[in-house]
Amino acid sequence: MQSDSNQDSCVFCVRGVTKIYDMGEVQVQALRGIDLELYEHEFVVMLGASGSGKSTLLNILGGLDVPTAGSVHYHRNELTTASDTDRTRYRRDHVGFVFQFYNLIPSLTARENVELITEIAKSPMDAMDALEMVRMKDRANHFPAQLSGGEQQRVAIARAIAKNPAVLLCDEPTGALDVQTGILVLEAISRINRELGTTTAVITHNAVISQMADRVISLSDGMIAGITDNPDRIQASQLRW
Ligand SMILES: Nc1ncnc2c1ncn2[C@@H]1O[C@H](COP(=O)(O)OP(=O)(O)OP(=O)(O)O)[C@@H](O)[C@H]1O
Repeated sequence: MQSDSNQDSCVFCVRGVTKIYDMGEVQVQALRGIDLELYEHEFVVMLGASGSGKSTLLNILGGLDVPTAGSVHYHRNELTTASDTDRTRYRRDHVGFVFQFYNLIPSLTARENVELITEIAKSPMDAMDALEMVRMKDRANHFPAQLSGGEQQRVAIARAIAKNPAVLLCDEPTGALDVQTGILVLEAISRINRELGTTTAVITHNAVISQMADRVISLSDGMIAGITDNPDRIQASQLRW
């Protein structure tokens, strides 16, 4: 049974979540009854084969999508019954997203890409501090086309964390990168989790990355196949694949 202190530190509480995509003649059942808690400050990796439901679950946690049935609480707030406006506000105030592709604005420098967010956020960090977190401060005046894929991803991460989100959700953040570059990106994500205490979930196909997580959540065919604690979390710099 969960201790009270665990319940207090529970950031997400997911109960009985199903997701069916209705494609007219065909219905795709992406999630089939997910129960899950995510706790403050923890770093989880979500593993699973293609199509197992990882992105669907992450999008629901991030308020980008709603389940067909079940409940998702962010602290005491029920996301699934919230209005679109409240869900948008939740996303804007509390969630940073990182995707496989960086989607930086080509005509803006790294710093300006981050400032786009700091200008509209409630309690942002300084754009240069966000760039320093991902070790890109010295490239602040460079445009995306002048940066490598990994560097662009680190700027995208700076943009995601610049609003000081409580939660960072990363969907295949190293999917388009080689090993060395991927490790630099994972180091940046791990530093943010350690130094800012941001609850962090990273989706990956790469089981090696699970060695840097506090917990590993395995999905299979829309269900949780297992959750493993990892007491011997290692640094991203020690990963090899
Ligand atoms: N918008 C959508 N419309 C219809 N079906 C969808 C949609 N999004 C996802 N699906 C289906 O839901 C299932 C789960 O997809 P999801 O993207 O969550 O899996 P995933 O584990 O993240 O896969 P991958 O690792 O390939 O990104 C798949 O069968 C997928 O085809």
